[in-house]
Amino acid sequence: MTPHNQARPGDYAEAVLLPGDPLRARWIAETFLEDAREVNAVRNCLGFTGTWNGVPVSVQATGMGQPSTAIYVHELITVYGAKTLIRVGTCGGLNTDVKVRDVVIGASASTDSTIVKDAFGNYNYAPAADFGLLRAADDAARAKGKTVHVGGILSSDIFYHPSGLEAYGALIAHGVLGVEMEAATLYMLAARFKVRALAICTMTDCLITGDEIDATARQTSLRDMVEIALSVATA
Ligand SMILES: O=P(O)(O)O[C@H]1O[C@H](CO)[C@@H](O)[C@H]1O
Ligand SMILES: O=c1cc[nH]c(=O)[nH]1
Repeated sequence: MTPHNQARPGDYAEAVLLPGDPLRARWIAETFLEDAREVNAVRNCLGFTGTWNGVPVSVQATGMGQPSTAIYVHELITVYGAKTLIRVGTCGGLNTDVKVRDVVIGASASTDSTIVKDAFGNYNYAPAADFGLLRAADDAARAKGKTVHVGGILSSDIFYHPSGLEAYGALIAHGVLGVEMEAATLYMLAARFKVRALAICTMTDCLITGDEIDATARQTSLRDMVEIALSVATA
């Protein structure tokens, strides 16, 4: 047990999917997992463990942002023995080639977060995905016929940036595909503790065109991403 998690050692599988939203964690458990049981409800940051195609897998909400994510990821690895952590999130689009409902896989995650910056002194650390998971997720997405984009994403601490789209100008110019709020810290912690991590996101709102998925279509649009993540996590 930890201050944020009531689960006992052994309650989580080695493979854990990480949505930001606790209700998405419940939806994933109820929709995709067999014999799913709730293992954490502290702060309503829900966690579940079950099986997918006979292989144990867990899903744990991270909440929004890197400070919250850092707590759950640190504890999942150091207390509960997680070895493969796959974020299943939403992101805003920063590239007009990326359409709403497309899957974006973060090969790397730039960030404004002091959690990452402060850990490396003078260096600009480059948080990166596990290559094996990245390649497997790209293969799985293409096999499903899903439009997938692999490249750099931004993990920002700011959702409502006072400068709007202008804030991302240099990143857009350097090919960053989308913005979310968790992957960079996930990648850094995975590297620190020598486990595997990947962030798969569904683009829900394009910051350039204003296109977006409406609230009701949001959940069903996430099915492909979750199936890709489950197939990679349990391989
Ligand atoms: O849909 P999730 O996984 O929460 O991810 C995105 O949505 C939240 C912001 O609305 C942030 O957590 C961001 O990363
Ligand atoms: O962090 C996020 C997630 C979805 N859409 C955004 O614009 N930002």
